[in-house]
Amino acid sequence: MRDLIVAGNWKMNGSQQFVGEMLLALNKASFSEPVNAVVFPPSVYLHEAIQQAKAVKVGAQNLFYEKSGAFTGELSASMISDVGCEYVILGHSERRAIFGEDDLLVAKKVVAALENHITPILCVGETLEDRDGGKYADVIATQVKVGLSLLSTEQTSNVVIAYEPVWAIGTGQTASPLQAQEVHELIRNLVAELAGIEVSHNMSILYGGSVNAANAQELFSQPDIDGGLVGGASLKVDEFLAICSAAAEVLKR
Ligand SMILES: O=C[C@H](O)COP(=O)(O)O
Repeated sequence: MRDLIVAGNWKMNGSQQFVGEMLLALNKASFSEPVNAVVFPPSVYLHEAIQQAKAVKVGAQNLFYEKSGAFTGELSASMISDVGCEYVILGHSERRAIFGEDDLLVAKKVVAALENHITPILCVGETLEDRDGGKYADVIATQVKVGLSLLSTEQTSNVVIAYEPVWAIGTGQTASPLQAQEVHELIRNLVAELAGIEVSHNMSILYGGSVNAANAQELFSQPDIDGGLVGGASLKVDEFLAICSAAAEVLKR
């Protein structure tokens, strides 16, 4: 059975006080195995979040693929591994749209993460224009193919993919469970073509885009949706915990 992952991407939000309060509250909660709850604080708070986290794992929101050197403002994979990160979000649509990251750059980052034993969450997803123009399947296929293109089959087996339609991020307009399932199935079939059925069958594919406590269970009940990459709702502890419980409920059935 594939692990269900509930990943809370805090984006550029929070403070030392917020990190302390969130981790305190999360430490008091109980999470059903094998639901993996992971939080992604801004990088300046990674160390203290990792020191405080007991019940959840901690990941980074980005990395740069070079090992070290003159790359002002960047963090290497070995640095985020050194402080204890187990996951990293790569190719998020905000990185692609605001910071100009392309598929090949993202692919290099995926390699760097895996070489440092960090699980990359490779984000893919179409814009509203792509969807309305009927191009979404092609856009997503290219993002997946190039994003995984530098990996061996064994490396691919350690990747998590997150499908995040750009039009659903932070808008309150979630993809319907059927829309999401259609794309998740497409991604799983694509991974089967690239790396074989077994890798595809075992890969966790998360949905992201306005996930909340009210819609999580229906989304996670879809056969190819293995959890969520949650933005806004992960900043509210009760909401995040309710989403984790929704994942656990799906597992129980
Ligand atoms: O990384 C998370 C996604 O961008 C989703 O954000 P959202 O839940 O606020 O729509």
